[in-house]
Amino acid sequence: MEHIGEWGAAEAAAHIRIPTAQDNKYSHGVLGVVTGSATYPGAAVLGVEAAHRTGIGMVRFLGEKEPASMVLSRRPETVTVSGAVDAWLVGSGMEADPYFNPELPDLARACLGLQPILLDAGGLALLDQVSAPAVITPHEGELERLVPQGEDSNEDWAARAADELGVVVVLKGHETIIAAPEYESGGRFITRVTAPTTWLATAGTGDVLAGIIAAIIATHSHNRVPHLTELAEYAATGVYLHGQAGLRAAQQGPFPALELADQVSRAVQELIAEGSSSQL
Ligand SMILES: NC(=O)C1=CN([C@@H]2O[C@H](COP(=O)(O)OP(=O)(O)OC[C@H]3O[C@@H](n4cnc5c(N)ncnc54)[C@H](O)[C@@H]3O)[C@@H](O)[C@H]2O)[C@@H](O)CC1
Ligand SMILES: Nc1ncnc2c1ncn2[C@@H]1O[C@H](COP(=O)(O)OP(=O)(O)O)[C@@H](O)[C@H]1O
Repeated sequence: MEHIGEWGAAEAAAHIRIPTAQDNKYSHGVLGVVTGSATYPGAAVLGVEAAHRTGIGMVRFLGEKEPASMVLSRRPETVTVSGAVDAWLVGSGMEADPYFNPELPDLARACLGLQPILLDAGGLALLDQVSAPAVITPHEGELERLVPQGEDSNEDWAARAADELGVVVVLKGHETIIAAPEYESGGRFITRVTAPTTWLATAGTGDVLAGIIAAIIATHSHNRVPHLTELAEYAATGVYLHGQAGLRAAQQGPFPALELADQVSRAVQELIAEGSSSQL
């Protein structure tokens, strides 16, 4: 197992794609989002807000009507028409069961593509339908349902789950483990991010994380499909940014998740500034 320790600012800064003079809203990455439900419309708002603030060419929201109208009232920049997509975010605040989710055709379309996909919350139930490279973002309760922990440490558990499921596993917690499946040469990408503030332990911060990671993936996926180790690097970068946004939000005391999403722009900006000063 390749232990590369903590994923920090230097590693994260190297994985932020800044738009160039030649870029446009398509080439800088289009993220397709199928999240939220009548039960949890807020999860869609949180993920979309975080994606916009991570830096992305376009967010297409293709989920149910109720979350769509809430997303549009918060973020009119969001496009709600089907079209080209470079990566998908599916499942935050959703029921994957077709009985509860009449929008499943959209979900199925999302899963059948070649584009990389992030599955969160209800989206985890769609894992066996996905053939594209995938990232999953379970908390301990969700991973236990997919792959029981047994006697493993969290690190070994995440690594074993990545191998069994064939996807990048982001096992969330105070210390978040990011593991890719072992590759043919016997190596493995595995890293961790320790949260810089425990005020992140609130409802909705996982929905924000999913939006950040999926946006980073989309910016690197225009006209190319990243391999699983690359997806793990983008996921670790997203977890790092999430922690940094939390640290900034916590300067004013405890914060609700939407304020965490608000701080993502600042965290990205400061990471870019740090990255360029370390190259001088
Ligand atoms: N404002 C919103 O719309 C929000 C929507 N949310 C959505 O609510 C749905 C249910 O989310 P839940 O996380 O409650 O999922 P679940 O109801 O699937 O899991 C919660 C269960 O797992 C157990 N568990 C074990 N370890 C845990 C851990 N480390 N963290 C959390 N629970 C753990 C809990 O005791 C509980 O029984 C998801 O679709 C999620 O996206 C939440 O993100 C909260 C905010
Ligand atoms: N004690 C903690 N300290 C720091 N971060 C935490 C702690 N507990 C949970 N988190 C983070 O908060 C987020 C919670 O995500 P999740 O459990 O999916 O909640 P939700 O579904 O309500 O958004 C994850 O990013 C996780 O890493």
